[in-house]
Amino acid sequence: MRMKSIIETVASEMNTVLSQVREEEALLFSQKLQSAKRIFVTGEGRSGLMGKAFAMRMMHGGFNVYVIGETITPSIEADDLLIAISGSGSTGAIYQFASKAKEAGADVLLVTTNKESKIGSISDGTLVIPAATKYRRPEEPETIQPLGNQFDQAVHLVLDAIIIGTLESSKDQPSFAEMTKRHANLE
Ligand SMILES: O=C([C@H](O)CO)[C@H](O)[C@H](O)COP(=O)(O)O
Repeated sequence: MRMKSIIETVASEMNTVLSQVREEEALLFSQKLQSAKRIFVTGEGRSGLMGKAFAMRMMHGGFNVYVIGETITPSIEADDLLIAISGSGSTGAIYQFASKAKEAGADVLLVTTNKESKIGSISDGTLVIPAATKYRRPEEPETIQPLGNQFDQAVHLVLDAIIIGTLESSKDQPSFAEMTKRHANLE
């Protein structure tokens, strides 16, 4: 089995995708995180899993953050921020959530490969991850990986990097010990 070469190709694909993420979009994303009253995160399937990982680390960082679909998630309001993660930018449920969030007066930021997508067209900003999705549009990069792996992996790494940058620039930057203390102790 050629496992080593697969691992190296996945790492190389990530390097290519990550190097094309625009710094100004990442900075805007970070500013929006800092100015939002509360942060809500949504995404279907693996995009949603990346969203949950992001929300957890934001909670450790001291942010007021919720995941859409959880029973304790409250209603969204003006001054709140919805982070929608959708590789295609066209998933129906995420479009509905983004529309309703806009109606409630919240800001919507889309993490996607496609700025011109349906969800992109109603969002207040986009963070473009120029990766392959399950739709294999002609403009998407080559990949050896199935469906939207390349997008999901890149989202995870880019959002983790944005959290680090956001916490570093915060005047109340939490220590490693403070972040660890917030981690669930019933596990
Ligand atoms: O779970 C997914 C699929 O496995 C592709 O990797 C997607 O994240 C899910 O289908 C949602 O699609 P997008 O909204 O286009 O991210």
